[in-house]
Amino acid sequence: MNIQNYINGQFENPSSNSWIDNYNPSNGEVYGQIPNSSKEDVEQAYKAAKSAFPSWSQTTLEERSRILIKISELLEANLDRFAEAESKDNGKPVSLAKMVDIPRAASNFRFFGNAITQFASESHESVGQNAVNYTLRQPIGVVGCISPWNLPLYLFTWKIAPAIAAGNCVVAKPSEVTPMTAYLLGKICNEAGLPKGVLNIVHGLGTTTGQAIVEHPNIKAISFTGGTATGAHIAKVAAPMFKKLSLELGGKNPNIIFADCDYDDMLNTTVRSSFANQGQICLCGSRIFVEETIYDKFKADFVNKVKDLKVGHPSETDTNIGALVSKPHLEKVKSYIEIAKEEGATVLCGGNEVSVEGYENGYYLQPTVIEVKTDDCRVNQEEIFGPVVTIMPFKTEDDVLEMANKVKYGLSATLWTNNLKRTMRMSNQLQAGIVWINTWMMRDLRTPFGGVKASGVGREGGFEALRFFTEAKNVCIKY
Ligand SMILES: NC(=O)c1ccc[n+]([C@@H]2O[C@H](COP(=O)([O-])OP(=O)(O)OC[C@H]3O[C@@H](n4cnc5c(N)ncnc54)[C@H](O)[C@@H]3O)[C@@H](O)[C@H]2O)c1
Ligand SMILES: O=C/C=C/C=C(\O)C(=O)O
Repeated sequence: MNIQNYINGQFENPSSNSWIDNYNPSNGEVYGQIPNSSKEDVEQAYKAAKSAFPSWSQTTLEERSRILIKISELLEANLDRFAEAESKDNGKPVSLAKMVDIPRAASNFRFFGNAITQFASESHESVGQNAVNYTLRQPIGVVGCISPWNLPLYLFTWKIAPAIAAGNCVVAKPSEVTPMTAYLLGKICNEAGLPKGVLNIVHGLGTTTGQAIVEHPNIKAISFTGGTATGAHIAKVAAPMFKKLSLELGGKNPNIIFADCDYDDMLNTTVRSSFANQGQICLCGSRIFVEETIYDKFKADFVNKVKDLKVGHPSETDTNIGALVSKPHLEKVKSYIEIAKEEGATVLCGGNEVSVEGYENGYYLQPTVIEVKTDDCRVNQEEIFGPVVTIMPFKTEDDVLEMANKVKYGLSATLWTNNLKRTMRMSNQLQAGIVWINTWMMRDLRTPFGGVKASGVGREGGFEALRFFTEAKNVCIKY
């Protein structure tokens, strides 16, 4: 199935008529083509967005809210179709797409449809000077949204929904590896009555299409989620043009387990935080540190549970682990398992590709647990972004805190303990934008979301996102 760009409410072929193959990770076959869009296509999208802006930015908040909520309802009404498309494009179990990806994409629109009606700005009375200041929060104009392949529609809409809720018009690019649900979203936007040009979706490679969005002199803000190296490149291009930037980048998150935790809850959640979505979530706890008194027990129990996970075709209902997203990504993840062995670590389970009957060319890998001797090794320092976790014991709170913080990343951290004082001490000191205590990936869309250090700058979520997608203008009136 071929997909097209969505520009000015219309579906269009790329102007150069150049196309890219779209792969189905579950069987390794090409199942469609996507536009290999050029600078000209981005310019078309920009022009459509620019013409839509005067009217959209003046559309009442109630009307914007109504349209966003309508999009949300249409996504829910098409849940199965979207979940199947997401699973086919990405390799994730269809059950996961039905439970997480598509419902969350719908929630993103509903949440920001509601949030914009509650968004308010400040006023400051300059006491004794006969003056009052009020702050406007005006939409920026045309903004760019660029998203990755791991949670395709979920992360795409996490940017688009606040951008349009705040009155901007958007030029957006989903990952070229997983473009399908973004394409389907265009149809839903038309059905929901989103005015043409408010959202424009241009498909293509990062280095050409994505680059053209970032370089565009009149696209004034870029919201990007993806790899740290790409984020650094985007910052370099965008900074001299003084664009607003929100960068959600990689992670190498610690999962810290103390002996006093609720063991069964911790064990079940740790299996999820390690391998959900084939471990391809930036929030996955890929470095597991276990207090030494329960290390041997944990190691045995965890490995047993991981061995029970079923690697299989994404459409099978009993599949726990689907296919990795692409052949190059599979090769990258496998290369880290080799690196671990070279570094003297022990593969406790997994480590090999899986041949799924009938789908022998799919990109399947066993969930892999590696026991490392030290936190200084490459597998503990570099982002793998696949179904691979490491485990190692620790002695004291100070030791584990030091190791947890000794990576270049700082996205999230998970802590398992029932000790209140330790919880408070450690959550204050962990270098991360998000800390979960006795849970993982529990999301409240009002909370700030993002990382520190090489995990990015800026925060998404709630009013933080609406502030990002608006410019503050202070008006001072003397009376
Ligand atoms: N912090 C978060 O919230 C978060 C969430 C999901 C994924 N990630 C990170 O994303 C990475 C995996 O995703 P990926 O491989 O798709 O990342 P990526 O950086 O390769 O690509 C992300 C997006 O950027 C585009 N892109 C690439 N080069 C570009 C350029 N020069 N200019 C503009 N756009 C460009 C791509 O086409 C894609 O749409 C991992 O590192 C993961 O940690 C972070
Ligand atoms: O892979 C990264 C996951 C990002 C998740 C979110 O942005 C979110 O839950 O809002």
